[in-house]
Amino acid sequence: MNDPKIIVALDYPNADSAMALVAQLDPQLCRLKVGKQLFTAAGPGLVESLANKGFAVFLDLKFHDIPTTVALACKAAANLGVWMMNVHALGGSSMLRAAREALGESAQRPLLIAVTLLTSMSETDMVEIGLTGSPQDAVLRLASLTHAAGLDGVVCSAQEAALLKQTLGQSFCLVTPGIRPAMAALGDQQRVMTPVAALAAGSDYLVIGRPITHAADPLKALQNIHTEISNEENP
Ligand SMILES: O=c1ccn([C@@H]2O[C@H](COP(=O)(O)O)[C@@H](O)[C@H]2O)c(=O)[nH]1
Repeated sequence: MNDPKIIVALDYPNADSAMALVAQLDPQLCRLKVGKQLFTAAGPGLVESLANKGFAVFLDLKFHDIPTTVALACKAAANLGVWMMNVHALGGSSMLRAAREALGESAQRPLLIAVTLLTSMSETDMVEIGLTGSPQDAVLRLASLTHAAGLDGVVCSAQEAALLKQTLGQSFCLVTPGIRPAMAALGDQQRVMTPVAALAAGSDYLVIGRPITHAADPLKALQNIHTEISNEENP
């Protein structure tokens, strides 16, 4: 498997528990995501060591600050050897452009994507923070801003994937959390899809955390999702 589509969210409280899972994984099988919990607990050294083991690492810190601060944070993240990193599209065009410019034009630069509307949010949550319209409207608006600023793609729900591919083109990368195999607990996710449906809708990469990391046998859970996807691709 040369281009693994599954990004396992390493949402663990410390390096030891994350590494216990990583020891069972192979860079050909999945990519890895390091988010706020693990990064805050274990630091940049862990990110570098995952990259040194050959894993494509998505550093999910969702930078959202003034343009200068975000640009400098992106440069620091790029120095860790990550494959992908993100900012929050709600930071606006100036911040998005500053982040993109900070990474330069080298072919080795990390991919830079922007979070649109968190997959844990529904239309009711949007009203609370003064966002009008449907989740699809908000995601399309923020993804269009991100596209115009020259970033590589967005984090969105798979429920918006078809619309975004149709509007912004096939090469605009869609990374979708809120992935739930049939019968899996939703937890705090609201805009969800199964792995097979998400790929069919146009997701490029599936971010999957608890359905794998909270499973009794995480490796088996990951393999089962792979099997489900392969059966769909090669019936
Ligand atoms: O809109 C977003 C942006 C990021 N996430 C992150 O993805 C994983 C999902 O984990 P699950 O356990 O599969 O729900 C998690 O690390 C989030 O921080 C997201 O869910 N939605």
